[in-house]
Amino acid sequence: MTKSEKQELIAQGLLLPLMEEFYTIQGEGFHKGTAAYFIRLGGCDVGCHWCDVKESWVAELHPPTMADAIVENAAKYSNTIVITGGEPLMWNMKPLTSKLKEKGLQVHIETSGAYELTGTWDWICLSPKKLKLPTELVYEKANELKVIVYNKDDFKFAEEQAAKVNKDCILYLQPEWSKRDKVVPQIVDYVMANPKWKVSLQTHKYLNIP
Ligand SMILES: C[S@@+](CC[C@H](N)C(=O)[O-])C[C@H]1O[C@@H](n2cnc3c(N)ncnc32)[C@H](O)[C@@H]1O
Ligand SMILES: Nc1nc2[nH]cc(C(=O)O)c2c(=O)[nH]1
Ligand code: SF4
Ligand SMILES: [Mg+2]
Repeated sequence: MTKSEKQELIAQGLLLPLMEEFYTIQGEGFHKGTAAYFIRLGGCDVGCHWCDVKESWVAELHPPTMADAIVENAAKYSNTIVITGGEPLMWNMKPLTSKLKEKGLQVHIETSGAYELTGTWDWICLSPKKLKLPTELVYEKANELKVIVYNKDDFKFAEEQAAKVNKDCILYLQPEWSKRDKVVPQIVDYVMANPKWKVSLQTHKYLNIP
């Protein structure tokens, strides 16, 4: 394959930088506790200083993989597939998600929403970031809003983001992992005072699973 042929397939979403894939339990948010096969795509330029997968950021470090091959493999493991990254919406998600839907699978995304929403999704987890705000469409389509709390300013950001999502969107506050001892008590008080919010924890980290 020539370099330009490769670039064309990437632009079409037929070739994707695949960092890792693993069968585990969804640890976070609404579907926590549910077995799911995770597909982690490389590439992200949002730059969260506390990101727990910085190794994903440089897309070129991850092997370009055909969407067809990703789907054939994933279908062997689970009925629920979570597409994450990196930032999966840096890529055209239409072919990957259409092929997963053709297999009858439930297709979920973990996204910052910072790039155009492409693809067909059964569940959209929007985790907005101040550094690169979500696009309008993803606020309309999000099924859950999951705001990471690193410090007290994040409660204000969470309310600003909650004002932008659709009325059915479920609202979560999730402690940033390294600050969890400090922010968990703040989140607990906040959720009791503002019960439209729920707590989300990274339960996989407590379970010592991927
Ligand atoms: C690694 S990101 C990949 C998907 C997408 N880039 C995003 O940020 O939503 C997956 C999820 O982990 C969250 N996350 C990343 N680092 C975290 C940390 N240190 N503590 C808590 N949550 C974190 C993100 O906010 C997001 O909800
Ligand atoms: N078990 C497990 N659950 C998760 N939920 C969201 C994750 C992510 O990194 O996108 C994640 C992850 O990395 N592992
Ligand atoms: S947007 Fe997601 S992958 Fe990108 S730096 Fe932030 S947490 Fe990490
Ligand atoms: Mg993770």
